[in-house]
Amino acid sequence: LENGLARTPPMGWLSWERFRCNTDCKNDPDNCISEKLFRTMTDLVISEGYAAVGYEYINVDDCWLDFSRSYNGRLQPDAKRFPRGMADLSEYIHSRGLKFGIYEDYGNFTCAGYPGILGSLELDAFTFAEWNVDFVKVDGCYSLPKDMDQGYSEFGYYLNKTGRPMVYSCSWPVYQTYAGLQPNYSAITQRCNLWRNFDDIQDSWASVESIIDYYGDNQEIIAANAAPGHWNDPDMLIIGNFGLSYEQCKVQMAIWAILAAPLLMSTDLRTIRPEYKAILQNKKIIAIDQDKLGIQGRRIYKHKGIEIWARPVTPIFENYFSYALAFVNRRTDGTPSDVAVALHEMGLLSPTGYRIQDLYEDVDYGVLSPQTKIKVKVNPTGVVILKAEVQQNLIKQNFY
Ligand SMILES: OC[C@@H]1[C@H](O)[C@H](O)[C@@H](O)CN1C(=S)Nc1ccc(F)cc1
Repeated sequence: LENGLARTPPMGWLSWERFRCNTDCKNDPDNCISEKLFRTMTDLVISEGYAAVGYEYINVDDCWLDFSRSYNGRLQPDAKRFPRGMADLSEYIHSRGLKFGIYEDYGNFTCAGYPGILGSLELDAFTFAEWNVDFVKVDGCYSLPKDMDQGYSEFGYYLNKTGRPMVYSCSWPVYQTYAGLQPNYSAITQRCNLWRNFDDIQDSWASVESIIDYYGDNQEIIAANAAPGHWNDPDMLIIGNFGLSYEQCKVQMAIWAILAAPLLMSTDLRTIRPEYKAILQNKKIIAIDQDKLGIQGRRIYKHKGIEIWARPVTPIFENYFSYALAFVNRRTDGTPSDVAVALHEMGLLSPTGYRIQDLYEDVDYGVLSPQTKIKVKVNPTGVVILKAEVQQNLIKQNFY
């Protein structure tokens, strides 16, 4: 969607995967979906250094609402859990220099059964603008997938009509794919700033693997739709929760960066362990995700549990890209796997060579020619991610 927003994949915090639809503020006041939770996470995004490395959106997901609209037909938050209202929460988030995201559903109800926008698209878009919302996620429960092309487009029209720039996150394709329809991706890229293509992420390695496999197996259809202003959304980062090992967290961060994915954390920033926080705040990997070319990477090799993923990134020299290269070991047979491959076999052909550095470990491989084999050791359910920076010196290195 060409609305001047999401020129790089959005980064921020989203409540759903970690906090779900916990509305029991009586018995669980610290973890229920409430203004207090979002204010706390806002403060921690600032104080714990996440904003400093690029995380900026604080997004409410399902279950923020009252079960009924107000007397004048407007959406309203649950008054007990959001006593000061959404305009106040928005103001607080803005006062801390961050941006505010909200959730709705193109249907009669949200997935959790709260009022949907069907029948009130224009009013709801204007309500969000009055609350100074910066990001709107629109889900697709309780509606007919065949109506979504028109429905999502219409709501996007009203969001635009408000005159307030708002990132538009659509769940359109995944519901159409589920219904056996082929999504119209040219329409989706024009109407949405990001969109979900596949299942909700759950707190497990199996879930992350299924998403990685989906994006690798369907890259011919979906990779080319990513570019500045419109991104594929493989769903939230679950780094710091309960289901992934340290190695598997490194895989999610690396592959999401290769995929030019939105980096929307869904974890408890109050209790996250330092080693997981370090993965989320890895500036070198964030720089890959946020690369200004906005070219989504692809799986270029898959054999016997070893995958290689490559993403073209800046700097460019004489029409040769630099690359992010991720080596993933899907195996669980105990020992790390050696992977040896020549740069030219991965499409790295510049005669000036490439400066290779590991983005997690402090390892520098020096400058290698296209003919040189690079050798890495990849841990079971782990990853090695490198940056291969094309060398710019005019004198061609005499590697040969
Ligand atoms: O209720 C909202 C929740 C989150 O927003 C996810 O990100 C959305 O993809 C949708 N969603 C859920 S749980 N959706 C859903 C998941 C499974 C199901 F059987 C019916 C609905």
